[in-house]
Parts: sequence; structure tokens; C-alpha cells
Amino acid sequence: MPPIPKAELHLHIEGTLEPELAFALAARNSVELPYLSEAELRAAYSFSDLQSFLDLYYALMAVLRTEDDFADLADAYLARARAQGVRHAEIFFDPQAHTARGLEIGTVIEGLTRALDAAEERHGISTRLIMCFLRDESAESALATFEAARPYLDRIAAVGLDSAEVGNPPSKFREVYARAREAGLKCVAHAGEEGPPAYIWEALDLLGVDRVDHGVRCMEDDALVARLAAERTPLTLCPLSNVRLRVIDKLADHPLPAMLDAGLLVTVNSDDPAYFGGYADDNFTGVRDALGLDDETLRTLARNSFHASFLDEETRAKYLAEVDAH
Ligand SMILES: Nc1ncnc2[nH]cnc12
Ligand SMILES: [Zn+2]
Repeated sequence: MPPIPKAELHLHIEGTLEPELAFALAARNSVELPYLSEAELRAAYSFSDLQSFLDLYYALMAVLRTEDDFADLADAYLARARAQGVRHAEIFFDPQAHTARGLEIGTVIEGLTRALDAAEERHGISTRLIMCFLRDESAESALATFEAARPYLDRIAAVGLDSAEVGNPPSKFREVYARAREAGLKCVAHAGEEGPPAYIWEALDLLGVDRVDHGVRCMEDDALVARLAAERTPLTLCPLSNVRLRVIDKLADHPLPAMLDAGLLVTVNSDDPAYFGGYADDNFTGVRDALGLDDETLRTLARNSFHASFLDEETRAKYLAEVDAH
């Protein structure tokens, strides 16, 4: 049976950098990596929390230098995603992680959009691009990044917020989100991964987000769960990521079933699949096996992914029919 059709809504393109491609790009760009082999690099993928992952994630980005590098990275992801049943992908990128290394934001956006523009024809996947601000950088840096991206806003569907969560609440980014909304962009934000439920409230009330990325810690706050359920605010869960970053101990402990029972519009996604041991369908089969989810629940999760997407209604209906026919 082929994998169920699904949308991937929480995917950092830099988190799809597999060791093989990292070494190939390092050679192409004469960048020296502090690892002797792909196996040695993979052995370093043992994380104690979000920060320990981010340290390696940002370090490895040194191999990404040219438009071609970003195009190759995105194309490699899209090929893997299609093999996992992904029909639509809304893809994060972290411009500040690249401009801080001296790259032009245009190099990043042109490279990524070259691969994304070809995705429908090459891989049968529709795409959107989501520009994330690094929340451990300043509000001024986020604003400057948004202004640098203005010439490219026709390629960008939404803004997002990622990186080290605790101590960097959504309230810090009120102004840049207001500017993004004014420019007609959708808004999402990581909230309630390591940070408290209060950060989810802030993302809703102060940033006006259309979706919450992760949001697992909403389960600590009944009033928040009631609000998210009543407003049908989507949550983009990343189960394998949660285990690797020790947000939960093991997949069998994941609150996903309780979240469904609470009426939340939850979706299953892969976050940084090269680092966390699985792409989109690996996350689906992971929760199916660990939590004993039946076929109807998996279909609900697949349908949710399209309902929670930023697709136009006609394309959404086409994909939902594919789920029903699966
Ligand atoms: N899981 C995650 N949380 C916050 N920032 C990230 N950047 C890449 N992956 C992330
Ligand atoms: Zn993420």
C-alpha cells in the first residue's frame, strides 16, 4: 500500500540536510567540516534538548553557500517527501542563519524558489514558502530581515518564528508580525514546544497566528485547549522531533490521542527529518505503531493536514478526495 496522501506543514528545509549532502556540499564549496565521515557526523545526532540540536543545526549550515546549494537541498527533500506520500509542502527557511554568515537573502530565496517552482512538474508536489525569524535574535533584526525580503514577498506565503524558545516570547515580535499581516502574509509561530502555554496565548493574541507550530504544551492549560478547539486553530505536531529533543520520553507517551479527543485540529509533521530519524510518513507510522492508531484516525490526520494548509479551496478539495480514495 502506498503511503497515505498528506501535507507537510512543519518542515525546516535546513533540517533536511542529510550527512551525505552535507559532505558533498562541503567538498563543492571547500568548507571543512569538523567530522571525518558521514557516520561520525550521524553519531553526533544525540540531543539533550532543543539548544543542543540547534548548535549542530546552525554549524552544519556552513556548507550552504550558493543558489545551487539551496536548490539542491530543496530538490533532495522534495524527492524524499514524495516517496513518503507528501502531496503538498509548506516549507520553513531561516534567512538570518544565512545572512549572518555573509550570504545575501536573495541567494537563499532564489535558490529555494527555483526548486519549489519545479516541484509540481518534477515531483508532483505543490509548495509554499514560510520565512522564519530567529527568536533568539533581536526584534530589530527580524524587522530588518522582513524589509530585506520585501522584493521577494510574492514568493513567500507566511512568516514564522523558530529557534530557542524559552526566554524569547512571541510578544517580542509583535511589530514584525503586524507588518507581515499588513503585507497580506499568513502567520505561524513555534510555541509551546519547550516554552509554556503562555507563549501559545501570546502567539494567538499578540501575533494573530493562523497556526501554532508544535503547541504540545497547550495540554497543560484547559482554557487554552478549549480556545484552540473552538477556533479550530491547527497545531503542527512533530512526534519524532519531540522524542529526540526530549519534549516527551517516548512516542507511546505522545499526547496526540488526547489532543484529538479534545477536539484539536492536529497534524503530524517531521520538523528536521535528517536529524530526527524520519520524514513525514515515518512520523505517521511511528505514531500509528506506538499509539495503536487505527486507519480512520490516520485518515483524519491526513485530512487535517490539508484543512490546516494554506491551499486554495479547489486544490484542497482535490487532495482531500485523494485521501478519501486511499
Ligand atoms: N524544533 C525546532 N524548534 C525551534 N526551532 C527550530 N529550528 C529548527 N527546528 C526547530
Ligand atoms: Zn520546527
